[in-house]
Amino acid sequence: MSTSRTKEPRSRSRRDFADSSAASAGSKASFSQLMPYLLEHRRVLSFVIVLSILGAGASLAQPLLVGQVITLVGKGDTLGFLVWLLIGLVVASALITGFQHYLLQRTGEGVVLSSRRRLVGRILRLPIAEFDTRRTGDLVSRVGSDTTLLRAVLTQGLVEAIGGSLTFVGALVAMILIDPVLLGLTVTVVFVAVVVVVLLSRRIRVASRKAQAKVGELAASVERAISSVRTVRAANATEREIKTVEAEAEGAWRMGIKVARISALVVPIAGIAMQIAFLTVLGVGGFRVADGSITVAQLVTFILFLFMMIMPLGQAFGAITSVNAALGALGRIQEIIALPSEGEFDRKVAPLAVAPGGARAAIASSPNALEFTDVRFSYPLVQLAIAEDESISLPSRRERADAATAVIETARRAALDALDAADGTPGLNADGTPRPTAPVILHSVSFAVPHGKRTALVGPSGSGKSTIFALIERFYDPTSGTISLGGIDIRGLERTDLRDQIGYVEQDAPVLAGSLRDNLRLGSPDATDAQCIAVLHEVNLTTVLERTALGLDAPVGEEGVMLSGGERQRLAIARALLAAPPILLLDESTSSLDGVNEQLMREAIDRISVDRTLLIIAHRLSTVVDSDQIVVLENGVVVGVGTHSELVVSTPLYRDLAKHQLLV
Ligand SMILES: Nc1ncnc2c1ncn2[C@@H]1O[C@H](COP(=O)(O)OP(=O)(O)OP(=O)(O)O)[C@@H](O)[C@H]1O
Repeated sequence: MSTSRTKEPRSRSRRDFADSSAASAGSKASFSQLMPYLLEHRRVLSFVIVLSILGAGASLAQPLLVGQVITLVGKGDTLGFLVWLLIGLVVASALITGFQHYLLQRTGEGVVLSSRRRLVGRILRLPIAEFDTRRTGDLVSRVGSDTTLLRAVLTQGLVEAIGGSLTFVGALVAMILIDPVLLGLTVTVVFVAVVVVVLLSRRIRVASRKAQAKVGELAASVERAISSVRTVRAANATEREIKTVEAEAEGAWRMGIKVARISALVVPIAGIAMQIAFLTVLGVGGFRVADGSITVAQLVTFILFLFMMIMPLGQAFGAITSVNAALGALGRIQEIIALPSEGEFDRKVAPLAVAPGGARAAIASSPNALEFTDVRFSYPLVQLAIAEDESISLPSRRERADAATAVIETARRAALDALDAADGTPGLNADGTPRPTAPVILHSVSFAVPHGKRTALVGPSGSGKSTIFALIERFYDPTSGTISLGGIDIRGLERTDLRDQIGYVEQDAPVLAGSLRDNLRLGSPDATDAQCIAVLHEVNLTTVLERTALGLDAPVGEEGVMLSGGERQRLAIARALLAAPPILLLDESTSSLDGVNEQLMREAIDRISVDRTLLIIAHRLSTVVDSDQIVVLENGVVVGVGTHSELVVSTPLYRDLAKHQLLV
């Protein structure tokens, strides 16, 4: 599928996206977007709030009791009961705090779990076009690291703030009753500090979001370097890759330092405010005791309440940092969750009536398993449209989903314009400027794949063969024209129903990390060991099975590195066969196979094409010379359809390919 020509637009689009992802670091999340996560735990959270109220009550009673103790000591009365009550209150508030802390941590973990579930559920259902433009590492980092930050909202944020504000208000009321003058002075100092911290908090939120975006970019670089480690090593590019990753790590470090710098201001501001307030109370309070306005016991009680008022304030200042970081991370999570899934996309953009009876019935009753009619296609310019469309950062979930759908539709229209442009009528915006255009990959492609026969697709690299498979699988929809399965437009079939009828063996690395059994059962989780072994035999893989004592449990390595190219391809075919699909799409590996492997592969293909519709992309004509039908593609145009002997006569391109491969 990939060639030097094919790779260029892909890598360019990835870079474009990296830029646009940095821009998307500016998207905001608000508390209202956090609510669904919190509401899931409303019962525990309500209980924690009750505990906070009890804790606040226990704390507030303590200074009052201390005041009483001082007064009684002054009078020379006995203290027994009061002291025990005081000790009881101290112990009770410690226990309440501990229990509350545990519950909050637990709930925090619950929030992380549900955000991960939502995010993974959404990522794996996104239209394939999204994966063309997003970086894997960045998505992984959203699932792994951004979600973790949400925990802080609960553990250091909201609920403590509720308990804290109760203590704050309680202390404030008690202080008004003791001495309003002293309180006035104290509140003025504290108010100035609060204003400064609130102003700083906005900057913390923006910086945190950017820091998380940098972590995402770093993860993407690491993922790139690790997933292509062999290529990198072979190209002697290890040191350069390390430097690239280090540069990304430094970027993340720099943003982290920026967050640290801003949040570092918060702590001393809170500390200074507390000290000034304390000194003011001591100084002015001393005078007020001297002139008889208040007693010593009242001054001590007032000072204790002052601590009680300032402590939650200090906590709140600290919480601002973590809550803002969490809201920054939530922005990145919501950005993905707001994207339409394949299903939502179908309902909005391609709402064809679902065919009754489903796909299997249709194939069985039709002479043609698949049919392309005047199919034109350009890859969607999603990344371009996203980068240009500012509405993508709209706040509410629904608006964002609509915006994302609109973006995809815009991209589709741009692709149509591109096709028009290819036909000589360029698409223009309302103001007369040309719309962005996408390269045209398929031009009016029409051909039929007869039921139960073997059809081959051949053509030079980049002519659009793999794209045809991607359209059959509905990874993308045609820009215009129709693809029908058993006579039904495939957009009228549920995607899962459509894909159940089709086995798809991709060109490269179609093996997943895990065991032979894991790989075989991917599409047929209920297959028995006997069925797995039978299908391995069918594709000439019995030797791999017998190589170790582990049998089906034998590991295949990351992306199947423990297998040869030919073995990987045959294992992928075995996996597809196990699901017994009526149609099999096989994108033959471009890697050259040795004589033995090629023979094994040819035998496997012969065996699996019995009683099945097989559409095969062939890079080696020797694989397909005996096909029932061969479709020849050149630059996205069908230039010939027929058997090998017909095409050698009728189609110059095919004749050249055949000559080149010494077949004529
Ligand atoms: N996801 C994508 N986004 C944008 N362009 C793409 C994408 N995939 C493929 N292309 C482009 O579509 C064209 C056709 O690619 P395709 O992979 O279908 O060719 P192919 O005939 O299968 O090539 P090969 O024989 O090398 O596998 C190429 O020019 C390629 O650059």
